Amino acid sequence: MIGEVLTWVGESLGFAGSCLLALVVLLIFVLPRGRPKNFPPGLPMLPLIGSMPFTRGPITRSFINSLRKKYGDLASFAILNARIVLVSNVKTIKEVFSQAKTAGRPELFIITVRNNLLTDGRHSALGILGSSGELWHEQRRFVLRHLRDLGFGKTSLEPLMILEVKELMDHIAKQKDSPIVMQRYSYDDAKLATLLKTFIAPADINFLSPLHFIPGALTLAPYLPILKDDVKPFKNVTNFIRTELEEFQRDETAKKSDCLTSLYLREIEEHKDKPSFFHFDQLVSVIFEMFVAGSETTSSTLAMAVYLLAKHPEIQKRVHEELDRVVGRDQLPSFSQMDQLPYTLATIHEVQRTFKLVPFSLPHSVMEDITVNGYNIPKGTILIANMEDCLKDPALWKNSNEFDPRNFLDDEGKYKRNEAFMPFGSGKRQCVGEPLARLELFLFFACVMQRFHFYDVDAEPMTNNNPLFSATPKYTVKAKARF
Ligand code: HEM
Repeated sequence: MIGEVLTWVGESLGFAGSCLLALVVLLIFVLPRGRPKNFPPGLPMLPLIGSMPFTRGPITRSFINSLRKKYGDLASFAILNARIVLVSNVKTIKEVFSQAKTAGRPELFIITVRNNLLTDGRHSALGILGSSGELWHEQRRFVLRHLRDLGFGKTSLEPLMILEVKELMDHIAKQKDSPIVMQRYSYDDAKLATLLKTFIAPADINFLSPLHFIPGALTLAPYLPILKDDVKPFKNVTNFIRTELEEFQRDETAKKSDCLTSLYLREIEEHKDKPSFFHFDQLVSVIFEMFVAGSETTSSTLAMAVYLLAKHPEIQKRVHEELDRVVGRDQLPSFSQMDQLPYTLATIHEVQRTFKLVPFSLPHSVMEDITVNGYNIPKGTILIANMEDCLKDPALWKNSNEFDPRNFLDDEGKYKRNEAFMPFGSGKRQCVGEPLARLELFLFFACVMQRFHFYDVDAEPMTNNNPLFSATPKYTVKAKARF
C-alpha cells in the first residue's frame, strides 16, 4: 500500500517535486523535535508546524480542557513555532504568575496591528496591556500610581458613577414594556456614541489563532486588503483619541487640571530631551487600552447579570428582598452598604464565575528560564492560566455546576472570598482596572436591581467558539419598574 502511494506521488510530482516533498517531510518529522528537554508533558511538537496535526482543528475550549485532563497541572502544545504551557490548579497558577519572570506578554496580533497603525512603524511596542519589560513596568507603575491618587477604585468616585447609573436606568425605564436589547447603550452624546460603535468586541479576538504566530503576518496585517475591515475599528478609535487629545492640549484649563491625561502630558514635557517611554503615541495607546479594556468587560458582565437574573427569578427575588430591607426605596444603594448586602455582592460574583469572561486570562510570556513542579520552562514560552478549570472545580465550590450565589456565602449567609475566583488574572499583571470594575459592577447592579424587575428573557443560541473571551448571549428582556 505504502509502495503504491509513493509510486503515485513520484509519478505525479516528478523528480524535483518529490525531492521537495521529501525535504518538507524531513523537516517536519526527522529534525530534532520542537520539545525542549524536561518540558512539561503534552502534545507532540514538530518543527515548523508544532502540534497542529494533533489539535484536530482550531484551538477550542474543549481542546484546552482535554489537555488539562490528560496531562495535569502543566500541559504543553505548540502552534507553529510557539510553545505554549497551560497552567492549571489554583496553587500552581498563583506560584507561576506571581513571578516577575512570567510577567512578559507575547506579541499579540491585535496590539501589534494597532501599534503599526498608530505610529507608521515609529514604535514597535506601546501601551501596558501588550508590552513587556521596562516599558510595561514603567507605564503600569505610572498609571496605577496616578489613578490611585486621583481616586480610581475609591468610593469618592461614587457620585460620578451614580450619574451614569441614572442615565442607564432612564434608558431602561423609557422602554416601558417593550423588550430591551441588553447589549450596549449609546447615550445621547454623539462623540461617545461614535466611540462605542467603533469598539471591538473582545469575543471577536482570538489570541490563539495560528495567524498570530506566522512570522511577518503581524507587521503586514494592517496593509492587507483582506484585513481592512478588521483593522478599521482600531483606526477609528485611535483617530478619535488623537483628535480629543489635540483638543485637550489646546485647552489651557484642561491642561492645568489634575487628571491622568494632564499628568501624562506633563511627564512627556519633562522627558522631552531624553530617550523615554513617555511620548504622545504612548499616551494615545494607554488611553485606548483603558477604554477598550474597561468598557466592554464591565458592560458585558452587567448584561450577563440581567440575563441570568431574568432566567433565575428565585435569585432575583432574593436580591430584591435584600435591597428593599437594607436600602429601602427612598435612596439609591451605596458603596457604604456593600457589607450589609452579602447576597447582592455574592450574586454579582456568581455572575462573574458563571460568565467566565476571560476564562484563560490573557497570555503571558516567560522572560527568563523558570522551573515549575520540577519541569523546565524556557524563556519565550507562552503561558496560559486555566482560570475556567478553577471556576468549575466541584472540590472548590458548594455548587459548581449551577448559577448559585451560595457559592460566595458561608453557612451564616455572610459573603465569603474564594481563592479560586480570579476573574481579573493573578500576579504581576493582574488587571489594572480591578478596583474600579468591582465598584462599578456592584453599584450598577445594585441600583438597576433595586429599581427593576427583569422577565421574559429571549435569547438566540450561542455561537461563540472563541476560547479566550466569553460573549454575552444575544437576548432581549422585559423590564418592569418596581416602584
Ligand atoms: C469585569 C471587568 C474586567 C475584567 C473581568 C478584566 C479582566 C482582566 C484580565 C483577566 C486581565 C489580564 C491579566 C493578566 O494578564 O494576567 C486584564 C488586564 C488589564 N485590564 Fe482588565 N478587566 C476588567 C475591567 C477593566 C477596567 C475597568 C480597566 C480600566 C479602566 C481594565 C484595564 C486593564 C488593563 C490596562 C490591563 C493590562 C494589565 C497589564 O498587562 O499589566 N480592565 N483585565
